[in-house]
Amino acid sequence: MAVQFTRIAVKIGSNVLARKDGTLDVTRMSALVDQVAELRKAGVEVILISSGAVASGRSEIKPSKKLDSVEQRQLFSAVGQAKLINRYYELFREHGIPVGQVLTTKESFGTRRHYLNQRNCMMVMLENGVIPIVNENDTISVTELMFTDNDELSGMIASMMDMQALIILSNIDGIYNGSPSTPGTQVIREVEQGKDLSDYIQTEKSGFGRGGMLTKTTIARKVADEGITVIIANGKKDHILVDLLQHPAETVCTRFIPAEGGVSSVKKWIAHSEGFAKGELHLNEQAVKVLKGQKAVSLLPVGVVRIEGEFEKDDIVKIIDHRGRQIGVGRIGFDSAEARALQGKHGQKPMVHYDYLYLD
Ligand SMILES: Nc1ncnc2c1ncn2[C@@H]1O[C@H](COP(=O)(O)OP(=O)(O)O)[C@@H](O)[C@H]1O
Ligand SMILES: N[C@@H](CCC(=O)OP(=O)(O)O)C(=O)O
Repeated sequence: MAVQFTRIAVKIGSNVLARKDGTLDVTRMSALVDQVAELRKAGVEVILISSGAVASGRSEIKPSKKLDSVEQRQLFSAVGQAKLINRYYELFREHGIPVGQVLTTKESFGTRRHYLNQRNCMMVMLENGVIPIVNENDTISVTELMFTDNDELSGMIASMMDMQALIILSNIDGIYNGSPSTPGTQVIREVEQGKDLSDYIQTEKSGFGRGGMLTKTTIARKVADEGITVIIANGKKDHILVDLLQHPAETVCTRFIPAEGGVSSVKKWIAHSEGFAKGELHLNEQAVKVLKGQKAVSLLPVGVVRIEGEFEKDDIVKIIDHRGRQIGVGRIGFDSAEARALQGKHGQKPMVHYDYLYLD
């Protein structure tokens, strides 16, 4: 079988795995596992990011008293994740493929050390023929430091693991150019770089999902900007995964065209680290112009007019333009006291070296 990619991350959304009544759709799961097995035989390396813990736990437990949303998530995911991974384990075993569970939190991407640790863990799994099945550790990750949803998590994994493509499977054929339920709207087949889709996206979400199409689009754009093809497709359709790789032109989906040229591993980490930013560097207009120019340059203290927040050397900071808009993130070379002492000065070492600077 000739396939378009040989290293892919596949995100399976809650709605793909849950039936209308919230129970786990094992038939669908089994069909997807068969397809992954087929791709593996064709030499494709796969990482799965699978939702469905909360959805599959919900039908198992009837809480004895009314629970708030955090308690519900913790209880259902604790029970549901065990059930989910057990199903995957059994289904993949029929194909003789070992799988391993990776439960992560947003914090585990916060420092470079933690990031590389996770990367190594998944590398060693792949090298040994084990398919990593990743999900957020919903039981222990509560509120502020949660992933928006598993779309965000899948973007971070695809980027961290240098995948060629990220396939986001939902319960819809792709992004429609209007409300999907309105007659006459169609799936947008290709999204070029820089195309704004916000007018098309409705805030509605499907039954069991968390983030909706808006987060999918934001994540897809960011990941495609790092040189990775992102595909949004319907995981409920038979044979979809194999079709996407074998017959890309004929298979309905939304495809984000990747940027050309690779992005370094450090820059990829920084690109997804905005949530951990400890401070802000506000720039003058000239500095913004230089940074946005064709040449790769570092951010020098002379272009910084204001510094917000307290941070240590090597923390992540947001880069803010002269109009107050965030234009990127970077790893700072000084702590906040040193940085304040240097701001506006000529002839100093970079505040953010080019290698650690990610501009939107
Ligand atoms: N323009 C659009 N095109 C496609 N889907 C859209 C659009 N706007 C909103 N949506 C909604 O986004 C939903 C998919 O997102 P989500 O509920 O997060 O699914 P998942 O659980 O698979 O991550 C669709 O079922 C649809 O209701
Ligand atoms: N980690 C959760 C998934 C939450 C989530 O964001 O799901 P999805 O809407 O598929 O992106 C679970 O396994 O239930």
